[in-house]
Amino acid sequence: MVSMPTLPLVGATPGHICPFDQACSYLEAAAKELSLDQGILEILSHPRRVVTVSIPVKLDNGDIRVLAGHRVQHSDILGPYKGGTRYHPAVTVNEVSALAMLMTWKCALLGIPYGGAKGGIAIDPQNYSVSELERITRRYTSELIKDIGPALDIPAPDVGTSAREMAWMMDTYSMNVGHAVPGVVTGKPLSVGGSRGREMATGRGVMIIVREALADLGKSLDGVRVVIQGFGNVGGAAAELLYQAGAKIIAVSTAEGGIFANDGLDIPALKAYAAENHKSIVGFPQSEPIKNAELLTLSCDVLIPAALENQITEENVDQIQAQIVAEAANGPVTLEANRVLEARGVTVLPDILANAGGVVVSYLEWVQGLSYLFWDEERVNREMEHLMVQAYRQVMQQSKMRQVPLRLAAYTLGVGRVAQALSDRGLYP
Ligand SMILES: NC(=O)C1=CN([C@@H]2O[C@H](COP(=O)(O)OP(=O)(O)OC[C@H]3O[C@@H](n4cnc5c(N)ncnc54)[C@H](O)[C@@H]3O)[C@@H](O)[C@H]2O)C=CC1
Ligand SMILES: O=C(O)CCC(=O)C(=O)O
Repeated sequence: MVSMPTLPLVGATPGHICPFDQACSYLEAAAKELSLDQGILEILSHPRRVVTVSIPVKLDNGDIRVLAGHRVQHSDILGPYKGGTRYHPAVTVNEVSALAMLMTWKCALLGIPYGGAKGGIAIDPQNYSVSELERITRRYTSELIKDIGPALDIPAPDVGTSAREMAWMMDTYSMNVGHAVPGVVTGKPLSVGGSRGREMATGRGVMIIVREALADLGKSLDGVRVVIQGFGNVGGAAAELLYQAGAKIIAVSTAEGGIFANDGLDIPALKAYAAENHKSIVGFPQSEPIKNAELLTLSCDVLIPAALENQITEENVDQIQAQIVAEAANGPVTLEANRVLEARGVTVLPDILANAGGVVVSYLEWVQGLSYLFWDEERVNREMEHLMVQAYRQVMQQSKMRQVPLRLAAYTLGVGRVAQALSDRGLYP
């Protein structure tokens, strides 16, 4: 057992599932499997830096509110810190620390030269106007000016943020340093150096990993019954690409509620409906409403949680009927629920593999920006697919070789590579 970090990991409510403890448990399991040196495990269990800043913001009505913004930098052993920026009311330092650690293993697993980080502000963006969100984002970026940069720490979108926020971050950083620095963030609009294919990348990666897993079971995407929780950047793109590949998307949900259609939803029509209705899918014709809790337990081939952490827990795991659970979100299955699913022989495609398409195309965006040479979408998708399929095969091979489930296999690869680099660099005292 390693010592718990002494950094102020506030926000873990007693009795609740603690994201950072869960992340450390997976790390410890990988360390045990790899017979990792205790000192290396100790180092990897602690985020390198935890930054919390105050963000004073003047609201449109003239009131002043002070928000807390975080950026946790877990590791830069393999390269600059990398990870998304989350705007959601449940953001805490604890959650962001867990997500930062996941980024370290994800980048190492995919073989991209980055460390891991994550940032966030505990707000519901829907409660703020666009100009308030712009002021919040710009002040958050200014407060982090010495902590981020194209060779230091490169934010990207996550829950509640998108290309719009990345453009504001890029502009604020550039104004502060006196020249344009597109490489400070990824997931930017194309107009300021974004990459073709980034918007759909995480969902595309999910589709690729599900396709490969089905192929290993002797099946194809054609006609496969899929349930998706979350219809945002990731869930929406995964739904569209799986639909195009012939899958039947029988249910999807947002925080507001879900919809179900036994013969499959018309996803292009649903996307158009959501675009017209402020992202709401409720009331979509030719579908019936379904509660979020019920959606997760529907009979299906593939369940794709693409919203938030801790959705499949000890409480509902026995009712999960899917043969494959593809973790499009980060940490949607709790530690205990994961044990139950694995023991039942359900294929759990772990987050650090299944949702890595986003950070892979972020890396390709950064590479394009640094080389001042931009690729067409076909090339971006091809390069991403190559890295995703390669990582999938390595995980399968590791799983067979070590006789361990896919998550532990993925972790041993990611953690093992970081530990090796740590030891080779001599950072280990
Ligand atoms: N955006 C990206 O490129 C990446 C995102 N991820 C992960 O994917 C997950 C989703 O992220 P995004 O799609 O970017 O966020 P988003 O903000 O675009 O969408 C989130 C979706 O989840 C829904 N949702 C929230 N709570 C829900 C609930 N209780 N039940 C059902 N739906 C609910 C929201 O209504 C929304 O449709 C997060 O775990 C994120 O960390 C992972 C890799 C990359
Ligand atoms: O694109 C990126 O840099 C990070 C995406 C992210 O936050 C994630 O993979 O969880």
